[in-house]
Amino acid sequence: MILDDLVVATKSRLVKEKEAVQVADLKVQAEALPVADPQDVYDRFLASGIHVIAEVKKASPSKGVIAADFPYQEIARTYDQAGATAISVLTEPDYFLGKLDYLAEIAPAVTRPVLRKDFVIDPYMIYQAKVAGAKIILLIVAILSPEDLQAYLNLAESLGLAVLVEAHDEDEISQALAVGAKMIGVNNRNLKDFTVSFDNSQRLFDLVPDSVAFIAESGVKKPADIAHLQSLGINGVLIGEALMKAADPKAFIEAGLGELAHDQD
Ligand SMILES: O=P(O)(O)OC[C@@H](O)[C@@H](O)c1c[nH]c2ccccc12
Repeated sequence: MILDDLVVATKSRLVKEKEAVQVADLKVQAEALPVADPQDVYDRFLASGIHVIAEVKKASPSKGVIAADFPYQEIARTYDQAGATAISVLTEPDYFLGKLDYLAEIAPAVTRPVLRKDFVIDPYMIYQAKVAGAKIILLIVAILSPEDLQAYLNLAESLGLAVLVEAHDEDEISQALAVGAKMIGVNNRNLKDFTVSFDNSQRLFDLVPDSVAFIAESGVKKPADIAHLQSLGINGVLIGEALMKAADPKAFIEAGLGELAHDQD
């Protein structure tokens, strides 16, 4: 399955990167930076209403190149102005054509916390995220042992990074809760066959306590989908492709958030 391929690719990339970088220096650099309380990020998502994590993504394994023209900073600024609660930046190079440099350039140019979207399998990647200016990282339950999941979550939070823990089924939700995840994402895209269904979010939502932010990831095609997901009671949605392809991403986000205001009337 695709996740296995991604882990293999990430491992070989790390070997090369670590030859070029002094990992000990990176750690010192990361630890010298100011430490925010990650709870502040969690609280933003727990605040009433629906929250959008808008994703900067050039390509994906399921869709190939999404944005041939890729003015990443401008895209991120548009998301920022449209009222996204956080901005996700793909940094995985082989399958998503991402770069950590994109994140490093976007982070100082926006007001919202930036999420490093990658396949974190080594503490080195967490230090890198911190130094690049990320405020949130993704940890995927399916590719980590319970021990590593716990260790990486603790490490990230000790550096002041919030953690979005991605889970796919009941068992992974339990694992996420067991390590103390405060923000859980459920991917609506099945990574075995790439089919998308909101049923997964709907089914798993009930297993997550109210004090933990619940994010539905992938497959949002139109603003009305945001309203639908919101009606399930979830806290946030992570949207990539539809925003990258939208003629007017600002209007897309505003319409999604606006339908909320309308629903609440
Ligand atoms: O482009 P979409 O269907 O809106 O999906 C965004 C996001 O959820 C997706 O990119 C994603 C979800 N989990 C991931 C893990 C790694 C890489 C990417 C992802």
